[in-house]
Amino acid sequence: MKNIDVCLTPDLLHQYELENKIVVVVDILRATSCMVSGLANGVKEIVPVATLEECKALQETGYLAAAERNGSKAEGFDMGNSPFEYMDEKVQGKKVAVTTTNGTLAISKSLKAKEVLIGAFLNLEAVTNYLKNKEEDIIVLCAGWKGKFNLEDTLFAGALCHQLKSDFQFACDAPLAAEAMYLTARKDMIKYMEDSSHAKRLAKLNVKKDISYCIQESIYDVVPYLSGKALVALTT
Ligand SMILES: O=C(O)[C@H](CS(=O)(=O)O)OP(=O)(O)O
Ligand SMILES: [Mg+2]
Repeated sequence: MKNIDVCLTPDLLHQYELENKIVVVVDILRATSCMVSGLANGVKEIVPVATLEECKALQETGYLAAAERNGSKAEGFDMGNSPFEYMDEKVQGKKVAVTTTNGTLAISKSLKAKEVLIGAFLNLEAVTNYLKNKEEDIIVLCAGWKGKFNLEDTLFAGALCHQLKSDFQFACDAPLAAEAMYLTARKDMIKYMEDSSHAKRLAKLNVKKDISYCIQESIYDVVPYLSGKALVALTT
């Protein structure tokens, strides 16, 4: 039977073989929620880059540039890292270059995979449907926070493992633990996440509404996937 595994932070990714696998990158707060929202709301393509310099270089060639460090918009860029910015009229039909503290770094470490997909609660069902009949093994890569474990990405990993458990076997205890966390948390996701370090960081930045938005399940049917250097939308 095919396997599904969870890598709890990009710093552990060296333990995983990516070749011939599908990697689902997740950064619930907030990079992958932004990517799903943007592509579902008319953004043409999104180019994720690891550094501010790469993002600036793309801005100079005409991309709208979204850049975030430590939760805030970096100086000199067009957008930060709030999903609401990705739904603004000004980004419709545009190409966006993006760099964030954790999410785009995780994507840049996944490039050896056969396919790289973007997951978020917002497109949970669409990602599930896309993966269900795949023959390849899956790795859910949690972007985490600065190399460390975080709650929100692990909860999504657990949700996806739960959805796929009749088609994929759990490769080790990480999917099992993530699923158990999700099954407890889903009764009241906001409350469960209240104590998370990221919820506290975002509350300080006055963007609490981003959390309530990002934990909504399956409101979009797009699956962003990496085609060359750009994320584009696959509609299920
Ligand atoms: O903008 C975000 O929500 C985070 C900021 S931080 O790393 O938690 O300070 O970035 P992301 O890359 O989306 O995790
Ligand atoms: Mg994050």
